[in-house]
Amino acid sequence: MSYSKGQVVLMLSSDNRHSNSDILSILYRKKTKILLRRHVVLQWLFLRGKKLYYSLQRSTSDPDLFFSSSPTFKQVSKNLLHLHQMALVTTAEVCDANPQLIVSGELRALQPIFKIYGRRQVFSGPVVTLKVFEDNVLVREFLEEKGNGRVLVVDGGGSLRCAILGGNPVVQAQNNGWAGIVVNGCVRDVDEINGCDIGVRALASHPMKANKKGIGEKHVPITIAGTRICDGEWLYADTDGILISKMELCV
Ligand SMILES: O=C([O-])CC(=O)C(=O)O
Ligand SMILES: [Mg+2]
Repeated sequence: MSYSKGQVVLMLSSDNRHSNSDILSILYRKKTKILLRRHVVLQWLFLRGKKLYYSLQRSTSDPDLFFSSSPTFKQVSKNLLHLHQMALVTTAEVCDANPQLIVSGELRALQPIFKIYGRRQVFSGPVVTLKVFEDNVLVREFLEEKGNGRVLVVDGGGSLRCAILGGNPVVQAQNNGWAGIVVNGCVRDVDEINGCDIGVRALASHPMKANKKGIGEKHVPITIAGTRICDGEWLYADTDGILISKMELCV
């Protein structure tokens, strides 16, 4: 079998909404047999017949090093292939395909009050909830943990008086494998956040920092943007908006 670089480029560029890292995060979230560490990047991803193959490589800024080592190709399991296809469904398509879940309240859309930050415009994952007010100690604490593809949803009480999320914890979240962070409050260090391979939504940016008292509640039900959200529910975000689902969606 011969593989050319063009095949990969073709496949990835056929869907502009999804970067390598989006797909990586799906693989990452379902981790299992694929061990992804920091500095490991998805080098190849391509379909051959109905089978999806991938290879990983250590990231390096040295192009000679990057191309010199020969990659090992592995087949993505059927399970992951299914997930990969699922990730290509938009939030609008999810809504159209699930009217019964909308009626029952199992599928809810957040009111469109968030601005988009971070390099990943499309992200999803199981939700971790946090309630704080103008204090960011617990936000940082969460993002120091391994993310495993989760999404941190912070109810910051809608405060527009300081930033409860800054660049440092976002870099850490990216490196720890969080899929995204949604903040009912403000962020700062916007340029730094926009350079990070992670999805971030927030009401606005604010130059002032938050308190450091460590006050807040983890894993409690929160209500933001007119939507009640419980720990362990699923969040799906893209450029159309943000959905919360009681269960992981299978469209
Ligand atoms: O220091 C803070 O409170 C927020 C911040 O800018 C950062 O974490 O980068
Ligand atoms: Mg900062």
